[in-house]
Amino acid sequence: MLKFEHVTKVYGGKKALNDLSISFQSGHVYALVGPNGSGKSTMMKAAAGLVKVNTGSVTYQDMPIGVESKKHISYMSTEPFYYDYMKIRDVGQFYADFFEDFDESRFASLLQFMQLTPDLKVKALSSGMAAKLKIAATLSRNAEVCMLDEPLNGIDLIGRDQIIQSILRAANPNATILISSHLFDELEPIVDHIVMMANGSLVLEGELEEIRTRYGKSISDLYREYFSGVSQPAFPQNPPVNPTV
Ligand SMILES: Nc1ncnc2c1ncn2[C@@H]1O[C@H](COP(=O)(O)OP(=O)(O)OP(=O)(O)O)[C@@H](O)[C@H]1O
Repeated sequence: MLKFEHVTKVYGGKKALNDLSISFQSGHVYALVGPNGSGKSTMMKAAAGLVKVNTGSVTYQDMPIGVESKKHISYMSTEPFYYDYMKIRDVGQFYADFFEDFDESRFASLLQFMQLTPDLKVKALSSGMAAKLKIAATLSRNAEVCMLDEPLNGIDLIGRDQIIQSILRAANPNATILISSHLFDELEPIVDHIVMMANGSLVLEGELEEIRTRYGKSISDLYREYFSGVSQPAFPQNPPVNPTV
């Protein structure tokens, strides 16, 4: 279980995470949604050990995030992180050298599925192709927790379908998968839990079907109502936040 307990992260006086408590269980796919700057990336970076929190704790299987947890947690950031001189096959080798759980045959098959050839140079890739490469590499780790930050960003419609299919193909049924996205409708077929954030805190989280039934609305409608400020959604009066999903 990946667990955040009363986690606060402050950047220059601004709270990116504000007393955040939540647990992520294995075998579930979580959609992280919320407006720009609501703390989704900071939460994932804290779990990946890339951001040190100010107060509270982040643990994986009761271990603090550190060298051991990094063996089990894969994270794809929004930033590009390959060297221009590399070819796609070098990216696979780079991952294989770094991560014991990297599955080279899965990488080859995801590349083929995404129509990326191993001898293409990273610097020659379009931004959408580079994004697919990042996703293929991240999904090729047999990690227990897989976190994808904005995997659908900047990808054309067919590419987004390929990515959704790749997540379905590659995902270990016992893994914990966290996916942040502003394109919730496209993620909806593969996620079973929703985590909605604002200002570094949870505003709504739980099982997708249960939330839809509870409010009688789609997640997109709840999101619009909450963040547009036009109408008052039901959930602020009836806070559903439950620290153990
Ligand atoms: N390295 C940093 N230095 C200073 N402030 C930061 C840094 N990283 C994030 N922040 C701030 O922390 C807050 C949360 O940012 P974060 O990137 O976690 O949000 P997000 O929900 O992922 O946003 P988006 O949907 O735009 O990706 C924002 O106010 C952001 O400006």
